[in-house]
Amino acid sequence: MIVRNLQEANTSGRRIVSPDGNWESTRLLLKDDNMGFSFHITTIYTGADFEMHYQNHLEAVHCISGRGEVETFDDGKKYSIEPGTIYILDKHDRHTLRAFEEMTMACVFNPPLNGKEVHNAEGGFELEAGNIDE
Ligand SMILES: CC(=O)NCC[C@H](N)C(=O)O
Repeated sequence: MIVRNLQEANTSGRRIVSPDGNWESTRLLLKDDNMGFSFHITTIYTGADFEMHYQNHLEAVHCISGRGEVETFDDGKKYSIEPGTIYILDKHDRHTLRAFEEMTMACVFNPPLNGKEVHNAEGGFELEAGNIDE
């Protein structure tokens, strides 16, 4: 069994701050753990409004706290996000995420992230990013 603690992970190499200023994410479970998925606690900063397109990954995102919306690019539909909402990018959906107040999200990725990923120009993650240093 593996046991980790968010506060401890926040002070190690598991906390990644996005250079675009939109989010930070603490990656509690990663590819090296051999579970077939990764699990992150992500903070989306207030006022963030940015596009993502995870061409190499599937992602599910559950809102723990805060408020915002997600808009799917192909059909322009907007979905409110509040505590308890989950959105599931089952079709590699290109989307825009907006945080009206700071949001804390639990995120699962398949395939799992290596640890150091930040978004590329399309708002996705490459598959060959580096591992964390702890
Ligand atoms: C909600 C979302 O996809 N935010 C971007 C960061 C990502 N969740 C991550 O954990 O790296």
